[in-house]
Amino acid sequence: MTSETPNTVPTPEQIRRAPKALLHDHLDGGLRPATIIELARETGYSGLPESDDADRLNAWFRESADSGSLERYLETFAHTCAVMQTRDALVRVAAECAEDLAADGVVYAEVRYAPEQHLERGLTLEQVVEAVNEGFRLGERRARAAGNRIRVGALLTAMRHAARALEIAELANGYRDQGVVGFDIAGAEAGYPPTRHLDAFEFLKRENNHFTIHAGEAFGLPSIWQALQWCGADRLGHGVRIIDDIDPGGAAGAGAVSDAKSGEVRLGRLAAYVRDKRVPLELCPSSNLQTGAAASYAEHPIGLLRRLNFRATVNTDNRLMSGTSMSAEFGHLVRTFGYTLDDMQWFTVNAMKSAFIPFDERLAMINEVIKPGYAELKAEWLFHAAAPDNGLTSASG
Ligand SMILES: O=c1[nH]cnc2c1ncn2[C@@H]1O[C@H](CO)[C@@H](O)[C@H]1O
Ligand SMILES: [Zn+2]
Repeated sequence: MTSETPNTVPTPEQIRRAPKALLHDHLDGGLRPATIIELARETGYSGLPESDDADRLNAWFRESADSGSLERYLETFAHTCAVMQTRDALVRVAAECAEDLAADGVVYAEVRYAPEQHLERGLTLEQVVEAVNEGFRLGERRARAAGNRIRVGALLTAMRHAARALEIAELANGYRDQGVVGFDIAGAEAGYPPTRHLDAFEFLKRENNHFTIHAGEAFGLPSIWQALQWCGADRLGHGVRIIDDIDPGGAAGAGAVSDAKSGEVRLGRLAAYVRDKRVPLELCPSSNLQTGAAASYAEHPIGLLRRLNFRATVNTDNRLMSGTSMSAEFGHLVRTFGYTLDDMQWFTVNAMKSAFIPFDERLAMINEVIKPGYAELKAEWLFHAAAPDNGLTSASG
């Protein structure tokens, strides 16, 4: 029914106002360029490639991250981490993160960072976590004062090339009722399989705690398979390379599923498992274009994965390096695939279902915030004639 209403392909303004849920966003990948410059001055960091012009610094991050290689992409984080080494800097960056997401219409976000990367100036792991939590609470309050509601949970990341995963998993577990909702591993994927950190994942499973794993981004199916079947990940960070186990020209028979556009599509055992088990995929289209995991938005696997009803979600990964936001990501998808408000709601509900907060809270967020928000947007076309000129906006011209 709704697909026949005239206004279901959202405008940029509707995309921004639509309630959005974000599961994959790096705190150290989302700083405001002006904040980086100010923090570098305040803390005496002299290594910035552009130290007096926020626009040029912004452009530098985007261009440097555009290399087609995950390893080169990750090099840019040296500069953001360098200015996130004091309590005040962490509070500020976390608060601005929550405010920026809220201003973009994000109502729920899980934001990740690696505490071990913020110890250069003497902070302990606990002090890092407490500073970031304080910043998120501050940002939530400021967002509220500005008329936006957001709830932010932290994910603690361990770096996969290092050997601190168990320690970070224990840290995440210790703060699980104080703002930390789960655990993750990140960093270069090739050469650092998830099973290197099996002890951390086994610990979290024994504690009935939650974790996601960056897998299937720069490396393919073996990484996804290990993350799920050896490590027991609740979600896949990216997971986009699951496409390697899907044959779009597959013939009918075992593993065949029908796709409205391609006809019969054949899923391998792993892809079928991911779909059948509703394993959430934290897809990050713009980031994938930069690291070479996808060639263009049109060719991004999200189109097929959505049609096949995988548990796909839309995410930013690194707003600074990709010059993106949740609204920008949805904007690309709306333009590329013609997605409607119903599609946006589908991705958003998928994300909320896959969040690491308790079930009753996820359900309330879906029923009390997300669905009413989309219902309101979907009804806007009914009032189109009355909306733009109601006498309230004309004074500002
Ligand atoms: O897309 C990604 N794949 C793998 N690792 C990443 C990605 N984005 C960021 N990081 C890594 O995660 C650390 C903690 O936030 C960042 O410092 C960066 O090294
Ligand atoms: Zn990531």
